[in-house]
Amino acid sequence: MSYGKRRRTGYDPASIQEYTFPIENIPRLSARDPEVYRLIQASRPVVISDSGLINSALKWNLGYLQENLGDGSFHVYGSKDNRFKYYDEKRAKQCKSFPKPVKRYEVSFNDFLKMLMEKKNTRERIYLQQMLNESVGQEIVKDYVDFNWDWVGRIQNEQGWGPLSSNLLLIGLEGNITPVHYDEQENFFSQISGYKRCLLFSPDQFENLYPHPVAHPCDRQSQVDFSKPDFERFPKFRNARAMEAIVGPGDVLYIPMYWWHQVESLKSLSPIDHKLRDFSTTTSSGSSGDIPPVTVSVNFWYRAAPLPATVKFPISAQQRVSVMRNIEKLLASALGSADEVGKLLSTMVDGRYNEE
Ligand SMILES: O=C(O)CCC(=O)C(=O)O
Ligand SMILES: [Fe+2]
Repeated sequence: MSYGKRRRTGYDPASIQEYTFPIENIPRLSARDPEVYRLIQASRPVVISDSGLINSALKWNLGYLQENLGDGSFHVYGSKDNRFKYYDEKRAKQCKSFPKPVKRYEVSFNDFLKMLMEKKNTRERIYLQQMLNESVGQEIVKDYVDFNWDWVGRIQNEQGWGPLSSNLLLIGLEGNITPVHYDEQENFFSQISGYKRCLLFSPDQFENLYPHPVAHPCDRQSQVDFSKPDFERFPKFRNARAMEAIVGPGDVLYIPMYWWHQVESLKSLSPIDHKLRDFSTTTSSGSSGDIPPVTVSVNFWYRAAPLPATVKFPISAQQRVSVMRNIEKLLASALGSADEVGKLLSTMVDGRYNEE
């Protein structure tokens, strides 16, 4: 393991959990280094330290966001432990026996701040995850326009990616964990304040990470819990090997499409002052001193490049994941039920394709 080589210093190393798998560092490079563009081209993760992509957002502390985020509503998730496992609401409704891993709230930003203060002394942790939309105030619009669109747009063009689909704003308590999953989009994950540990696994580790079936509410999420891995159910998890980046304010991590990632909010050594507007008129208790330390990030999700006119064989690990997803979807639809997919696949393979 390479714990000695971490370069960031603003986080508490004691907030780094030990896991069972080996870890190597993701390269950390300047936007001026041509290697950045070679790595992106090769669908390899890289931290870009000085792209300036979200410099205009580095002032987004909770006080500034309270003033300027507008009066829209925000998705806030609640978890009984520190894990925030994503699930699909529609599929969860169809699947009655599914125990929801997190609670969902839809609240104003001020209510989110109140929740942060109130939950400080209770067991539930919270995590705001909201796409930026037209309800944000003028100052945020200005900051958004001032993002380094030249830089990110040039990469988008060079790579032939589709349009920007969304920017997710994430505000979470230190210690919150987004468990390991993959997304079907390219991601420039940008850190605004606080530190996050990002553990990435390449798409060729599909069998090591045991994702839920595609029709499951937790599609794209691994079934393995890193802090207590069940090696009996998931024996190939022993073969997993991670790449790691610790990102801090101003850093941008490129998370290639279909790359697995787990994101952990670390403890800051010097948490920032959020300069909250006086809260006494809106809550019975509270000032910014009662706000626990949080991390703030915003991502840039880009739609994939269209398939090339001629496919090169053997296909890439990403394309294999896409093929597997399509087969699972096709079978569910052909059989009229997602419950039949596993049985049919076993019938096709057992004693046939798994010969030595
Ligand atoms: O920051 C996090 O907690 C999760 C971010 C993530 O999974 C993403 O941007 O795709
Ligand atoms: Fe993600």
